[in-house]
Amino acid sequence: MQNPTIYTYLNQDFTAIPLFDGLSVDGVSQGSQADLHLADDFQSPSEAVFYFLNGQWFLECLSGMIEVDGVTYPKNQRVLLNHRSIIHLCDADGHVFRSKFIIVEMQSLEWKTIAKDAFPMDLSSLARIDCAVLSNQLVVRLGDQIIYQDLQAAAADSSVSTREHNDFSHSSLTIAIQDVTVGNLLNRKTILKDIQVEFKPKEMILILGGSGAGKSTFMEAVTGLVHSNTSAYFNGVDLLNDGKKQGVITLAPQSPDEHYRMEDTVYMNLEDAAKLYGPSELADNPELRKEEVLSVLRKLDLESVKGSKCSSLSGGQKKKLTIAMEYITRPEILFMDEPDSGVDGSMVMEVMTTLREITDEGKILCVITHTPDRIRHLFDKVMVVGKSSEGCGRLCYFGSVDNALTVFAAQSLEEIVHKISGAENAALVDQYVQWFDNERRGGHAG
Ligand SMILES: Nc1ncnc2c1ncn2[C@@H]1O[C@H](COP(=O)(O)OP(=O)(O)OP(=O)(O)O)[C@@H](O)[C@H]1O
Repeated sequence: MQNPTIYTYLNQDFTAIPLFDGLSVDGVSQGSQADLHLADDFQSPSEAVFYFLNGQWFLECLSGMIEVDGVTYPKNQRVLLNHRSIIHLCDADGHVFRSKFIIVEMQSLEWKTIAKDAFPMDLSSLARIDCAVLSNQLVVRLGDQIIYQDLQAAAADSSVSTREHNDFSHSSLTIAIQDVTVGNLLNRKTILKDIQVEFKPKEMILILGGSGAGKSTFMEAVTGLVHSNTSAYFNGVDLLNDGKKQGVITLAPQSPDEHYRMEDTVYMNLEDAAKLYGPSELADNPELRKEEVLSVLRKLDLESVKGSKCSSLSGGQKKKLTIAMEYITRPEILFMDEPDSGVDGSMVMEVMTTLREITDEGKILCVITHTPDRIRHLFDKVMVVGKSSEGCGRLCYFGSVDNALTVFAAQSLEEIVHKISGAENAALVDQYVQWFDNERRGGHAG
């Protein structure tokens, strides 16, 4: 076993420093295995180890407790990691010891040292993330310092780069959520239950529901950001477990701060997104990438601000850039969590119309918005989620927008939300859930 050396990126001296304060990675190499452990002078005895088995990554807790995607695992438990698992090391009582640790697209944990100039981008914007594995680079933030290590790519993994050859034009996205449950063994809470839907290309779908009904959780479950009992298939590809799903589905978060580097220009952010997350032809061909960035800037009407720092953009421009950051990676399915929040009226229409145009190119687009009525003509379908008397989000309706108004006897989509929101309406939600379930079994829904 080799001892990896972690170098600081910012101080230029390449001084070896430990990974996190108090946490180090040990013995990484053969057998694609990495041990995480806490230094002796720390109270918490948590230790965990990564394993790469049968093409999948696991994290096993050797002592103490670990929390992965909101679920706490005690000693000797092995957890299957998905591409964006969030890992916390806990102390022996399950209290979170370290903050975020995100693993993205792990390939192999064989270590090698690379020249600092080879590092592709400024990662200082990875705010609130302590450690990320980006493609084959491990990046760690320690206070203001960014440290990184190149991870040797696994021997040609054909599944990773195949997506640009797929033809998705006739496929649909089938989603089956058995449940999304968070918390530890003693205090578990089911947020969503029994949701089955099918989305087709060129469909723009609205997710409707009261505050806390589970709309964002739905998106996070389908994109693998929360641990759940979910299956999501698109064109025969298992989106939650298959390497081929890379880049097929994306989720744009509500907050732009989580999405791009505010102190860099619009152009730089987009170019990095294309290079790091786009198909290989964009990563490998700077000329093509430049053309693509310019074309996306035109499409989103951001050309005039391409040289501006993102922090100087208006609210609407920031939302457009959020869309552009996803769109440039050429996904087939885009999930957008409130792309219109904090944006004024005419700009909302502009943003949403652009999303409609993107949908018409053959994509599946799924949107959460709290002001759906003025743009309801843009949606093909609506999925209504309500909080049932059990206290978890359930599917009340999935189908056309016009039919939804009839089913809920409502004049507007906002009235539907009003009708199914709040504890006082939980019994009504139960009735809609039952009704929709019967419709589905009878083959009338969807
Ligand atoms: N990790 C978690 N631990 C405990 N509860 C959680 C967790 N994540 C979400 N919840 C709860 O699950 C419920 C659904 O949250 P979610 O954010 O999905 O709702 P939403 O419909 O998107 O709400 P809003 O419209 O207000 O954004 C909320 O009651 C929330 O507090």
